Amino acid sequence: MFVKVCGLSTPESVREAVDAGADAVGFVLTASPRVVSPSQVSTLLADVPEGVIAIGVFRHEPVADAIAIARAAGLEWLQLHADLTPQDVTTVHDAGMKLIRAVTMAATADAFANWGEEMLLIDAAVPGSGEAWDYASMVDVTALQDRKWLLAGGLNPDTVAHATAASGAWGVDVSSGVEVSRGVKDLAKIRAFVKAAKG
Ligand SMILES: O=C(O)c1ccccc1NCC(=O)[C@H](O)[C@H](O)COP(=O)(O)O
Repeated sequence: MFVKVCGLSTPESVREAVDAGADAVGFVLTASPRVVSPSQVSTLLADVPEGVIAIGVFRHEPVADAIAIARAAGLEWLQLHADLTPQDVTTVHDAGMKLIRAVTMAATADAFANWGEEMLLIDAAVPGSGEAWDYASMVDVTALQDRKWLLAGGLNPDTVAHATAASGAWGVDVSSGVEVSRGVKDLAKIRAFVKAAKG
């Protein structure tokens, strides 16, 4: 099970996620209680070893702006929460970067199709809100079979195992469910989440 821990903003939380066995860490570079600056990300990357994917998270920014900001931060992966087109995926790849394309659970069938992105993220209506949804509604979506897709939205250490079993997700992404308050990560919850997700 691929595990991404998102919304990290301190060296301690990055180290905890990495040490617990997270496969990816996310840095929010858009308006959010979890926002970090590109220069903060550059510093935090010192605690991300090779083999762990570091991802810049954006919402509604033009794709070219997200690419420029991520590049300034030293990131090679983008997570874009926006109304994208297949051409946007090509734009990211032409920039030499990799993409997690985020859609909501209410997306149309076309949005679940494979546009060539490295991973698809299926999230609640409002990203980073901690809002859970009916994860089992994804289990019969044929476009997701054999795909690298991440489940997100309201997951926590107590729910993640059941949620992945119910949805058939390839991986998971969490932020609110490993926090003590909005934007403040709880190190013990990070560890517990990764352990529960990986079984
Ligand atoms: O975290 C935010 O505030 C945020 C703002 C704008 C775009 C994306 C954002 N976060 C993305 C994530 O943290 C995860 O991909 C996911 O939405 C986590 O959801 P949850 O575990 O429900 O907080």
